[in-house]
Formats: sequence, structure tokens, C-alpha cells
Amino acid sequence: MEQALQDKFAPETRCFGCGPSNPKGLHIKSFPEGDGLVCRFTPEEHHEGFPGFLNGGIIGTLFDCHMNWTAAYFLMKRDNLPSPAPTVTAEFSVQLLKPTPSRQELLIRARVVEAQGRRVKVEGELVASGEVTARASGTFVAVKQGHPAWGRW
Ligand SMILES: CCCCCCCCCC(=O)SCCNC(=O)CCNC(=O)[C@H](O)C(C)(C)COP(=O)(O)OP(=O)(O)OC[C@H]1O[C@@H](n2cnc3c(N)ncnc32)[C@H](O)[C@@H]1OP(=O)(O)O
Repeated sequence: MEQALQDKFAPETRCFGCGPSNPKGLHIKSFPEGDGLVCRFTPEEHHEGFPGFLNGGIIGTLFDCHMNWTAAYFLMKRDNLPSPAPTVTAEFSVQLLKPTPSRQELLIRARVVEAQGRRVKVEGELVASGEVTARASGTFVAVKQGHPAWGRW
């Protein structure tokens, strides 16, 4: 089976949302598909906000990390880099449209809508049983040498 970008390019990282090496993390897995990236995530009970529905902060983290990887992968392709660009989240916002069921697999899609230099805008949506329950957008910036995140992937 195809490897997730996180496992292929950053297996040692410990980010709470996407680091494969964080034993308490969410371990999201992102895969290129179509014009963006997709992530499938099945929540656990301790991710719930109320019984049977996902906590909003967890939804934010899913978008944050998956959109970040979408930006990083986009820059890798655009700039012909050997690995995803070292991007961090500059800002993001989430619209919680309806309660998100937490006892099933969820689909998160994201795609780049604008890019200029090392700044990339990404939009995402969260789908449960074919229904969009949340949307997000954000700005992700590839850091320069000297930034605390540099070389930490
Ligand atoms: C391989 C990928 C692995 C990814 C795994 C990690 C995923 C984890 C997701 C995270 O949680 S990251 C951690 C949380 N984020 C941070 O801690 C970031 C804190 N902020 C910063 O470090 C800096 O503010 C930042 C690197 C984002 C920008 O500082 P810089 O000095 O590098 O850039 P600069 O200020 O020159 O801005 C560059 C461009 O971004 C734009 N920009 C910067 N901050 C912005 C902002 N807040 N909102 C919108 N745009 C922003 C800025 O206008 C400009 O646009 P233009 O190039 O078009 O002029």
C-alpha cells in the first residue's frame, strides 16, 4: 500500500496532530489524491466533545495538520524539492457547520487555492457519511533557516 506523506518524509516527528512518533498524538495520514490531499481519520472516544460527536479543537487540529501538509507537498512539487517544504501554520479558521459524528471514519480533503512565494492558502472540508460537517481555510508559510521549526521535520 502507498505510504502516507508523514511516514514517508517525517517518520521521526512528534507533532500532536501528524507526528508518527508521538505516542499520544492523532497520527493523521495524508495522501495525494486528485488536485489535493485526503486524510481518513477514525476518532477515539476521548476525542469527543459530547457523546457520539467530535470535539471542535480536534477538528481544528485535523484541519491544521492536513492543510499544512497540503501546502508543504504543493511547494515540494512546485519547486521541485526532494521533500515537502518546511511549512508552519500562520493562521487558520474553521466553520463548524453541524455536529461531526465521532464513531465512524471521517474524510478530510484539502487543496491549495492560492500561492505566492513561500505563502500558501489552503481550503479544506470534513466529510462524515457524505455530508460536509466543517470547512476550513488557512495560510501556511515555508520557514527560513534560523526559524525554530527549521529542520525539525
Ligand atoms: C513537512 C511539513 C510538516 C508539517 C508538520 C507540522 C504541522 C504543524 C502545524 C502547526 O501547528 S505549526 C505551529 C504553529 N505555528 C507557528 O508556530 C507559526 C508562528 N509564526 C511564525 O513562525 C511566523 O509568523 C511565520 C513563519 C508564519 C511568518 O514569519 P516569517 O518572518 O517567516 O514571514 P513573513 O512575516 O515575512 O511573512 C511571509 C508571508 O506570509 C504572510 N503571513 C505571515 N504571517 C501571516 C498571518 N498570520 N496571516 C496571513 N499571512 C501571513 C506575510 O504577509 C507574507 O506574505 P507575502 O510574502 O505575500 O508578503
